[in-house]
Amino acid sequence: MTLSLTTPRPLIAGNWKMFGLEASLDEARAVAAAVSARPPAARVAICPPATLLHRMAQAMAGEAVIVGGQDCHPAEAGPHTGDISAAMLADAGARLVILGHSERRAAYQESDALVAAKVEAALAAGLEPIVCFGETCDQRDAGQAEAVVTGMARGSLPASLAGQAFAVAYEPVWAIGTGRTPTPADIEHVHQALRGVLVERFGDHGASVPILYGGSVKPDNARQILATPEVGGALVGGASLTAADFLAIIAAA
Ligand SMILES: O=C[C@H](O)COP(=O)(O)O
Repeated sequence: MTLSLTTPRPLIAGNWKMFGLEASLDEARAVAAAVSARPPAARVAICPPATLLHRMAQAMAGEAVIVGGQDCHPAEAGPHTGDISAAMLADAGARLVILGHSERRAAYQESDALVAAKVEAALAAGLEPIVCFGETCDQRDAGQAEAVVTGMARGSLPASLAGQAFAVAYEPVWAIGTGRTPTPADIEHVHQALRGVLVERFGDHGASVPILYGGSVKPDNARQILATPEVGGALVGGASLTAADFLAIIAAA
C-alpha cells in the first residue's frame, strides 16, 4: 500500500457477524496483545455481535484495538423491539459501526435512505461509520457494477458526513464468504469510481476517506488486495474470527 503524508492510516476491520460466544473473546485478546506489542501500520477494529460488545470493549480498554457495532437503528431510542441504537453502541464502548452491509440490505430490505438515516444516527452518537456498498453477481455480469455501487454511495452518504471521520467499504456480494474475489484491476476500477463520488460529495475531505475492500480477504490474498491502488484497508469477515488469520491480514497492510 502506497502511503503519502496526507493518506490516513489504513483500517483493517473484522466483522464477526453472528459468530462468537464468550470464549471467542480470547481471540480478540490475542489480537490486542499482538498489535499492542508490535503496533501495525493499520488501525485495527473488531465488530463483534452486540452480546459481546461491552465485554470486548472492557477487554480492549487501553489496547490498540477499536471495538465497533455491526448495525444501529436510525432512532435515538423508542419502542423498537430487538433493535439497538447508536447511543447504546457507544454506551457499550463502541467507537465505530458498520452500516448498510449487504447481508442487512438483503435480509431486512434496507434502502439507501435508511442507511443514510443510520449514518446520521451514528454521527450523532459520536461513532465512526463504515458504510458498505456492493453489486450482486447478476449486476456484475450485466456490466452494472460501477453504476450500482456509485448509486448506492450517492444514496447512502448524507451531506452531514462532511468533515466527519468515516470510511466506506466496497463489498461485492458475490465475493462475501465464497472464496471468490474480483481481480485487483476490477477492485481498483470500482474504488476509483467510489473516490469520484466521495470527492464530488465532500471535496478535499472525500479524497482522503478510506475505501476498504471486503469479500473473501484471507491471509494469502491480503497483501495483493491491500497493495491495490485506492484500497485503504479491508473489511474482513470469516478470517477475522481467529487471531492468527486476522493478524496475518493486519501484517499485510
Ligand atoms: O463484512 C465482511 C464481509 O462481508 C466479508 O466477509 P468474508 O470475509 O467472510 O467474505
